[in-house]
Amino acid sequence: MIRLTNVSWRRERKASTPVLSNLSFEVPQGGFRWLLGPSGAGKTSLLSLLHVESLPSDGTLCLLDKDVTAHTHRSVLVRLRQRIGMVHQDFRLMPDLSVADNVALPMRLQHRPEDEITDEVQSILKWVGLGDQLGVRASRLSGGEQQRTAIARAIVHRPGLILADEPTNALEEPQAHKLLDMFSELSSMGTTVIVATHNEALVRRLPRPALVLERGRLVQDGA
Ligand SMILES: Nc1ncnc2c1ncn2[C@@H]1O[C@H](COP(=O)(O)OP(=O)(O)OP(=O)(O)O)[C@@H](O)[C@H]1O
Repeated sequence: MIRLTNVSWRRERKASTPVLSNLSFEVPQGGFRWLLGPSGAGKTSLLSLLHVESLPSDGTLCLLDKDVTAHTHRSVLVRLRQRIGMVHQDFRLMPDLSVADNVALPMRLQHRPEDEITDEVQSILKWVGLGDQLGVRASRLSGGEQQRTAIARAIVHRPGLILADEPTNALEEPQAHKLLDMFSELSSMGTTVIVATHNEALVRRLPRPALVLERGRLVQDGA
């Protein structure tokens, strides 16, 4: 589950205006939330906080039953981040690694056995339609293929929380719909899923509660 209580976040400690102001909301384990709001509202910043890439400047954040504060030990944050799958807007693949090695990374970080990694990576890449591109270097992929690789990497290790920033903007419509079906299925199996998007057609297709941000403030809390 996710619980934020009066969380604010400043890009720099001395910055006068916070990027995120006084956010309070809760998402139960297995909940699905859209994250909506105009460009610049703070969606990516909120996802970075939930991915513990940055820490709250004020307030309390609880993720997957762990409290995260400015004093939380780095090793705890690293382990927590390993339990979260993130699809970044810019994919963030390792360009010199193959598709399969990119997708294997989260499982390798968890020291899972190599035969299990091979099986899972093959099956997830087949699922996203990249089963015949396992050995291709990520730098040679199209935008849509990079996005599908990033999605496979975010879910291969069955994380408790999946965060996705505009995960369908490089996908064809049938693939976008397939991804939505999968996110919906993962949430019904107990994974918490948060998806930031501007794509209204997508939101209409999967009506779920929305967290709506405007200028760093929550104007709808998804309850
Ligand atoms: N690297 C940066 N340095 C300084 N300010 C930034 C930086 N990145 C974003 N911002 C500012 O932080 C605020 C929140 O940006 P954020 O990217 O979180 O919004 P967003 O809702 O995800 O926008 P979009 O929908 O366009 O991706 C905006 O005012 C933005 O201009």
